[in-house]
Amino acid sequence: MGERAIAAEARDLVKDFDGKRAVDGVSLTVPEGSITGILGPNGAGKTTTIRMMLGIIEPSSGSRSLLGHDRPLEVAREVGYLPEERGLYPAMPVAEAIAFMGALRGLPLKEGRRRALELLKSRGHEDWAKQPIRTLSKGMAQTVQLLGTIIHEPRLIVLDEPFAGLDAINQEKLEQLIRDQAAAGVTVIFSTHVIAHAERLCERVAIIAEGKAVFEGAVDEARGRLRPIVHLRTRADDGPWRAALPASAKKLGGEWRFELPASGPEPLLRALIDGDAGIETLSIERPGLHDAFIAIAGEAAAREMGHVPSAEEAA
Ligand SMILES: Nc1ncnc2c1ncn2[C@@H]1O[C@H](COP(=O)(O)OP(=O)(O)OP(=O)(O)O)[C@@H](O)[C@H]1O
Repeated sequence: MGERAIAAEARDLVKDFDGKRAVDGVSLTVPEGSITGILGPNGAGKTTTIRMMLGIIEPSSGSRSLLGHDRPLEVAREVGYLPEERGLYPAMPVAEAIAFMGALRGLPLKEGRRRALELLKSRGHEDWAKQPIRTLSKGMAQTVQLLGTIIHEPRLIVLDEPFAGLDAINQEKLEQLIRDQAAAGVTVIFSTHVIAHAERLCERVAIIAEGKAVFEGAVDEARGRLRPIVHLRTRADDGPWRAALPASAKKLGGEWRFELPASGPEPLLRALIDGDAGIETLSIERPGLHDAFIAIAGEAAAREMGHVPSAEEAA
């Protein structure tokens, strides 16, 4: 990772609850200004890992550092945290609730109120400012809580399942907020069981399954663990070119699908052309994080994350 400063680091974090191991040796490196995802199915240990990193609970063993401190609570004012359980005072007006969350992290209330109005205005929500929390929809309340998470302009924000409960439009807005924060130099860590969010946003991911980090590193590296996939349609059904396809090639709905052989695309193309396969369509695709996740974390974890194999995959 060269010269890049590290904003957060976990080393071999372990947490036992009443003799049951919830987190079993998770390590994580979060470069400053990066967006890092913690991926895993429900109950994998994401929340427990986050709580240990923030210093909300103590690890059974292992260590962590946050913004250069071994005692994370010392830097609490520079951290924004959106917990999984979201709670706001129902009677509080929106702008007041946002300012209040900032005050908990050391921001003077007056400045918090000013910033809250500004933040709401910049998002076209100035009409929310005086509304009591109880009159908001769930998605609106979550947006308010998010604004409260960044109101004190933290250097690091940690969001536990921030996309859960948001509709597609608000999920997109949240993705943009996360990108804007990172572009401004803020480090972002978020947990999710939806791979697509991590794929679109993250530079690095930790994949957690049953308390263990089965992968930790760059998204590109996770994807790079799998070979590209070839999709091919030919006019000829058979011919000498078939020998160039790997034994594992499958024909699904008239289309061949197989991993690109280690020899690369050129010998394959030559065999198809010389063998008069009659190429109708041909694409070579890099696997997505989703496929990498299945390969790394296994089918069981993928199923728990709500992935239902398509008929083609199941074939
Ligand atoms: N305070 C606690 N006491 C006992 N067990 C706990 C406690 N907190 C978490 N666990 C257990 O630890 C395991 C990991 O839970 P954790 O909440 O960290 O998972 P998660 O990946 O965040 O999943 P989810 O998204 O469902 O919250 C679960 O089996 C959970 O029941």
